[in-house]
Amino acid sequence: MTATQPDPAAAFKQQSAIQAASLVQTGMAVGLGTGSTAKFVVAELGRRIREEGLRITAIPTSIVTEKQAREEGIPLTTFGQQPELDIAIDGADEIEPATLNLIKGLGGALLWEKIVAAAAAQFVVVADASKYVDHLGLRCPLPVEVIPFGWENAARKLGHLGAQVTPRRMRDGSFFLTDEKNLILDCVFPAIMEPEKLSADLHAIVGVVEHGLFLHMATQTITAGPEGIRVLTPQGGRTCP
Ligand SMILES: O=C(CO)[C@H](O)[C@H](O)COP(=O)(O)O
Repeated sequence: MTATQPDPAAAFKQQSAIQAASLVQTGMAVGLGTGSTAKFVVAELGRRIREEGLRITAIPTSIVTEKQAREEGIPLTTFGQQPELDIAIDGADEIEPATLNLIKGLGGALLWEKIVAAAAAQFVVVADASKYVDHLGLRCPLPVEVIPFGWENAARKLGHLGAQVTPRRMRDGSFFLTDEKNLILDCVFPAIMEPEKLSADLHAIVGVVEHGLFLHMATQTITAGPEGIRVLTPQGGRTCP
């Protein structure tokens, strides 16, 4: 979404973000997500620090979010000082409501996002209601982060798994680089019916650092749309750290 194109879902993103930010309490260590919805979360936490005296520490999931958090006056910490987080709040590109499995990473921050989500006791996902899908892979490609060396071979192996693979590029044609200076391969799979198997297959490819399937990690999703705010929790609870 460019500055000249207003985001029609912005108000819904903000509603879900504000609701999620209300879960944060003084003393908590908080993971800060990346993307246009997470941006509203960071802004709301900044407001609560300034206006309500909220006291937290936070770990951002990208350099962009780190910059915003500093501008908002949110005290930052590291995993060296704070190995576990009380809560992480982040956006998503797809949400499968039956499982709360997600695709993340269209913003390119999936690696740090997954590390932060895995360290958090609560992983709360915020989004507008357009992010729901019946099955993962229906709405957007699956981003796969690979190291630059030999990326072509990783791409071929992803192709053997059934993906149409496109290396992500900047407008000028150069490769998009993540905060870890890796590449993102956007992989269009037919509907992903066996995400656990696909996750294992992806991790088995040498050169793949991480992928955007966030399986059994969300402890809650908060979405907003024309019908209001919807909060979902996983049936049977969370099964991953
Ligand atoms: O995974 C992400 C970034 O890597 C974002 O959380 C995801 O792309 C959703 O972004 P937005 O809130 O802008 O729709």
